[in-house]
Amino acid sequence: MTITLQDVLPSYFEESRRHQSEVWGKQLVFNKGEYIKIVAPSGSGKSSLTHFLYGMRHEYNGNLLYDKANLHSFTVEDFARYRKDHISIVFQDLRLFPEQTVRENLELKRQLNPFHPPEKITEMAERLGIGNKLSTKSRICSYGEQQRVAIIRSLLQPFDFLLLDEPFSHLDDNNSKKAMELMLEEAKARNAGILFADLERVDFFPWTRLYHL
Ligand SMILES: Nc1ncnc2c1ncn2[C@@H]1O[C@H](COP(=O)(O)OP(=O)(O)OP(=O)(O)O)[C@@H](O)[C@H]1O
Repeated sequence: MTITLQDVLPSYFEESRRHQSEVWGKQLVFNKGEYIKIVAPSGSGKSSLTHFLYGMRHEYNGNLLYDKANLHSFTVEDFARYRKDHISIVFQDLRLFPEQTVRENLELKRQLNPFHPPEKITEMAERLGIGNKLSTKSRICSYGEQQRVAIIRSLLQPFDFLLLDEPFSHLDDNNSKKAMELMLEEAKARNAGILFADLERVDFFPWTRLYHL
């Protein structure tokens, strides 16, 4: 799979933003297997870009393509198909079900399109230090714990691209590194690409391409 950006610019941005960015208003093709780091200071449009790439919002000029297909002409079913098999995401605002336990949140996702057996949930949760939270409602978990749940959830499905919007904002370095290692392993297992948007450079992400938004 490829993701192509052709002259993409949020419709609420001034035209001049094209000239200040290595992404907005540019022609870019991201390939499966690449690790793309987007350095995006607050307000530069990190969440806008991630939402456009996932097809959740469409207020932009220019075109975004999955393979050769233009997202402007996608139906709800087209997006559902890509999100099921090809694109996974960790939202900045996580979007867990607050009244469901951690395990329920993860198992619900796993069952939609199983890539891993149920035991993998326990294994991943233990690896990221939230094994003792599996029976806790997600709203009771700290934000850093919820962030790890959202990371694990993103890894329970097949994908060609993993989109990350500031996934470590509430994690210390040690926990961030553990989560990164797990994501890299899972990406490798699928020969998938990662698009990682964050406020600054993160040393432990082995990017192959780096862009300033
Ligand atoms: N639908 C919209 N209409 C108008 N302006 C918007 C819209 N969505 C976002 N913006 C503005 O665009 C800018 C970028 O927003 P966005 O949330 O994409 O930034 P961000 O880089 O993710 O910021 P942060 O790191 O602070 O979360 C902000 O100034 C925001 O107010």
